[in-house]
Amino acid sequence: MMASHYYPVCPEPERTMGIVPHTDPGVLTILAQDDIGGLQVKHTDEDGASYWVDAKPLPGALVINVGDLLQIMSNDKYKSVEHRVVMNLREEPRVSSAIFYNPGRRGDSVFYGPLPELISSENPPKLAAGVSTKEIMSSSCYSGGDGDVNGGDELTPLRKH
Ligand SMILES: O=C(O)CCC(=O)C(=O)O
Ligand SMILES: [Fe+2]
Repeated sequence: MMASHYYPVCPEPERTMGIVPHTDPGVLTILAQDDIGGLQVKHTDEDGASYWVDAKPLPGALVINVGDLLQIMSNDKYKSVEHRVVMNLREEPRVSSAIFYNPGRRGDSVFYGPLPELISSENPPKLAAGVSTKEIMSSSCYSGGDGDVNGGDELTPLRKH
């Protein structure tokens, strides 16, 4: 699926958000952004303190986001990082385009979990298996779920510990 975002010029950027904090629900997102900026990713220190870091636009560079489903399939190795878009004072609109590698809409008949090849006694499953595509995709803010709007870890219900 492809989506393009248009963020108009905003006279009071501190009073609103381009996109609220969320994680992408699918496998991977490939994002092209123009040179305006505004995308931020949440970084959490080893001591648990977290803060937002600008993903500064680089000419010709694509941003690759790991999604929730890849975090599940990789048994928590690759993290689906929370991100958001803030508005800024530049008097130019911002445009970004994203390609989402999402599972097909096959209802509840396909289930995901950590890949069996990755599981061993040294690497036990950290996330529950048997999650349906519907559950994954409906947790996203794109489908009417709240995404990570409340700042929570989207995968908490799946965690084994
Ligand atoms: O516009 C951006 O830079 C980010 C868009 C985004 O996070 C998304 O489409 O999921
Ligand atoms: Fe996103």
